[in-house]
Amino acid sequence: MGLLGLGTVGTGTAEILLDSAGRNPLIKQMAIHRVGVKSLDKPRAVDLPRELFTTDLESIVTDPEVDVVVELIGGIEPARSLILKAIEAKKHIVTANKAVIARHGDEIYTAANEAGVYVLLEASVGGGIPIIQPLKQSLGANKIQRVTGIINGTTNYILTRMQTEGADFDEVLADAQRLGYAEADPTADVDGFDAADKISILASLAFGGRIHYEDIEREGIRQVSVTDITYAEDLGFVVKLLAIAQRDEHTHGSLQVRVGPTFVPRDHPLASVNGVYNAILVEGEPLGQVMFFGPGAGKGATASAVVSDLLNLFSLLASDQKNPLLGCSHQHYCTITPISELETRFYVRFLCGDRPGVIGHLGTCFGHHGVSLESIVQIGFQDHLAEVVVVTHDVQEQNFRDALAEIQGESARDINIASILRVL
Ligand SMILES: NC(=O)C1=CN([C@@H]2O[C@H](COP(=O)(O)OP(=O)(O)OC[C@H]3O[C@@H](n4cnc5c(N)ncnc54)[C@H](OP(=O)(O)O)[C@@H]3O)[C@@H](O)[C@H]2O)C=CC1
Ligand SMILES: N[C@@H](CC=O)C(=O)O
Ligand code: NA
Repeated sequence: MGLLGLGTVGTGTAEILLDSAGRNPLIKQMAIHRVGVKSLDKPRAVDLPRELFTTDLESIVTDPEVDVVVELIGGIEPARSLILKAIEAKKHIVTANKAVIARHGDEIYTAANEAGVYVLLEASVGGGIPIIQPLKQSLGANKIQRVTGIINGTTNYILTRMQTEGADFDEVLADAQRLGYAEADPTADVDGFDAADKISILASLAFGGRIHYEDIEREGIRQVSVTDITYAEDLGFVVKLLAIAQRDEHTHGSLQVRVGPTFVPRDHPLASVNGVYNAILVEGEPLGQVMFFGPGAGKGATASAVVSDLLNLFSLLASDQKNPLLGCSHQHYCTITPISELETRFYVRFLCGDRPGVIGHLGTCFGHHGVSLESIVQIGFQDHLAEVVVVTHDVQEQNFRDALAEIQGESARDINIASILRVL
C-alpha cells in the first residue's frame, strides 16, 4: 500500500500496521510500500525505513506495486488530483479527507465506478466512530428519517467549557489551540465548514443521493455567548453545534440539511455528549433510534477507522471478490429544501427599551406572521435595556424572519436582536 501523509493520522495508521499482534490477522498482510510526505527531514515517530519516503506523491499513486492508496494529507489540492490519478491507475482509495469528498465526491466516485475501484472513507466522519460502514451496510434495511450529529470535536469542546465554566468563546478557543484540539486557523471547525462537509457525506449515504455542498445551511459558533448558554440552561436546554439531515415532512423526496448552534433539550441523548467527543443519532424505520458515540478525532481513534477500511479492502482483494455495499451507486443529486421553507423552533433574545407595550409589540408582530410562541419572558436588564427571551413553536423560517423585520420596523427603533438560535 502507498501512504500519502505521515502526520497525526498517518502515524497512527503506521503504528497499528507495525504492531499487528493481537489484532485482526489480515493486518499482518498489509505492507507499507511507499510513504509520501512534504518534508524528508522531519523526525518521525514511527520506525519506517527511510528509503520508503518520497516527496514525489505522484510516483506513489502510479506505482505498479501499490494496489491501495491511503490519502492522509488532507485539504483539497493536491489531495483531489492525487486521488483521481490513483483511481485512473486502478488503485483503491482509503481517505480520512471529508473536505475533498464533500466538495469533489461526484467526480471522484464517478471515476472510481468507471475504474472499478473502491473509495472508502470511514475516518472522514466521526473519526474512530464506526458510522460510514453502519450506514452503508448494517442499517441498510431501514428507511432513514433523520441523522443528527455532534460531529465536530473542537466546537463541542469549546461549547462544553463555555457551559461548565462560564468562560468566553475567545478564551476557550485560545486554550483549545494550545491543547492542539483547534488548528491555528480554526475557521473550518468554528465556522461550521468541517461539520458541513461531514453531514453532507452522512446525508448522501443515509438518503441515497449526492448533496450539493453549497446547499447546506451553515452557521458556526462564533456568535454564541455565555449569556445565551446560561439562558439555555435556565430554560432546560444545552447549546450544541448540531449537524442535521432529515427528510422534509412537507415535500416528498426533498431534504433539510443544516449545521448550526442549537438549543438541545437536556433529556435528549445528544445533550450529554461533552468535550471533544462526537455522537451521531440515526433515526429510521423500523429500527427506531440508534446512537453512535466515541472519539471523533485523534491519532489512534482515527487510524482505527482507516485500518477498518483497509480490512474491508484486503479481505476483498484476498478473495478476489467485490462487495457492492462498499461502493457508491448514487447517480443523482438530492433536492434540498430552501432555508426559507425550513420549519424549526427558534430562541431569540431581544434587548429592548424598558417601556410599556414592548412585550405586547413583540407578541403582536409574531402573531401577524403566524409565528406561535411557546414562551416569552422578560428575564433581566443589560445596560438599562430590558432583556426579553422568546421561544417559538415550530415555524417556517421565512415567517419568523418576516416577523423579526416587522418587530424592528419604524416604530420600534429601541428593539435590538441580541441572538437567534434554533431549538431542537
Ligand atoms: N487529526 C485528526 O484527529 C483527524 C484528521 N482527519 C483527517 O485526516 C487527514 C490527515 O489529517 P492529519 O493527520 O491530522 O494531518 P497532519 O497535518 O498531521 O498530516 C498531514 C501529512 O500530510 C503531509 N502533506 C501535507 N501536504 C502535503 C503535500 N502537499 N505533499 C506531500 N505531503 C503532504 C504532511 O507531510 P509532513 O509530515 O512532511 O509535513 C503530513 O505528513 C485530514 O484529511 C484530516 O481532515 C480526520 C479525522 C480526525
Ligand atoms: N477538526 C475536527 C477533527 C477532524 O475531523 C474536529 O474538531 O472534530
Ligand atoms: Na468514522
